[in-house]
Formats: sequence, C-alpha cells, structure tokens
Amino acid sequence: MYRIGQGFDVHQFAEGRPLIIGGINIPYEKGLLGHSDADVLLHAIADACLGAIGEGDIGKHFPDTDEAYKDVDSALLLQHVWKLVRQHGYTLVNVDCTIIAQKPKMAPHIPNMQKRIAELLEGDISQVNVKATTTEKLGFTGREEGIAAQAVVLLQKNNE
Ligand SMILES: Nc1ccn([C@@H]2O[C@H](COP(=O)(O)O)[C@@H](O)[C@H]2O)c(=O)n1
Ligand SMILES: C[C@@]1(CO)OP(=O)(O)OP(=O)(O)OC[C@H]1O
Repeated sequence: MYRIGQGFDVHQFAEGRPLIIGGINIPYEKGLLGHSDADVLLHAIADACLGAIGEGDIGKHFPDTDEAYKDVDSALLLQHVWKLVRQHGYTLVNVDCTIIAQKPKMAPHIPNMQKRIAELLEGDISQVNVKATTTEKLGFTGREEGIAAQAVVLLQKNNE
C-alpha cells in the first residue's frame, strides 16, 4: 500500500536570524523569520509526511501559539512527525523537494541537506532529492523577501 503527500511552506527573510534550511546552517547575511527556527524545507517535508498519512499539518501538531515551539529546532518536529508515520506502519520510498530562493546559492549545501533529511526519515541518501530554483527575480522570492519550499513524499506500508 502506497500513500503520497505534498507540502509547501514560505518564510520571510529577517535580519539577525540564522538561515537554516534542510537542517543545515547556511552562512548568509540574513535568516528566516518564524515561531520555530523557520526551516522552510523541513516544514514542507513534515507537511508532506502528515498529508500522506492523513494527519493534517504541522500547524495542527505544533501550534505557533505554543511557547514550547518558540525557536524550536525543526528537525525535532520532523522527527516527531516521522514517528507518527512509523506508527501508521509506513516507511519511506522517496522524497523530492524544491527550494525556491533567488539567493543564496543552495547547490553547495544540498548534499548535506540530503544526508540530514535521510537521517531524519530513517532512509538512505538515495531516497532523498533536493533541488533549488530561482524565480528569475519575479515575485516575493525573486525580490528576496523570503524563501519557499515544496516537497512530495511517497510512503509504503511494508508487505502491502
Ligand atoms: N537559490 C538557488 C537557486 C538555484 N540554484 C541552482 O541554480 C540552477 C539554476 O537556477 P534557475 O532558477 O536559473 O533555473 C538551479 O538548477 C540550481 O541548481 C541554487 O543552487 N540555489
Ligand atoms: C512550526 C511552527 C511552530 O513553531 O511555527 P513557524 O516556525 O511559524 O512555522 P510555520 O511554517 O508557520 O508552521 C507551523 C508552526 O506552528
């Protein structure tokens, strides 16, 4: 039995914040604003996982009104979501993601992101693909106001 899920998230840039994407700290002049560490990619992946098992979204599981999640490491949120996926009896087939950012250049960081995401989803790096694109200077990402991320995840229930 297979289940597919998709996730999409956006966070705006802010001065004085670290830029954390895919669980990796990216040296840059500004970071992303959020109640959590604003890891836009891990949020999209968490939403894709929750979608695949019919469990809503990260806002439902980790409300941004709860002080417990203030500046939380989004890797912890994804680990919690992944535990739910395993409780539903699923394992990872593959996850494919796109980071939509005019800047900074993501390519040098993608191998580390893929490694980290594979660890968090208890998979192999071959099951994780991360891509990046600009929007050719168009829209809010093109104006460098923020970063968006999309993810699609395919899960399989063992032996079904
Ligand atoms: N923030 C980004 C955006 C893009 N890349 C890489 O550059 C390639 C070309 O981007 P286009 O938007 O012009 O298609 C893209 O395929 C990525 O490999 C990146 O590293 N970081
Ligand atoms: C992750 C949570 C919780 O800290 O906060 P944010 O960092 O604001 O992220 P968002 O993508 O708006 O999703 C859900 C939130 O509840």
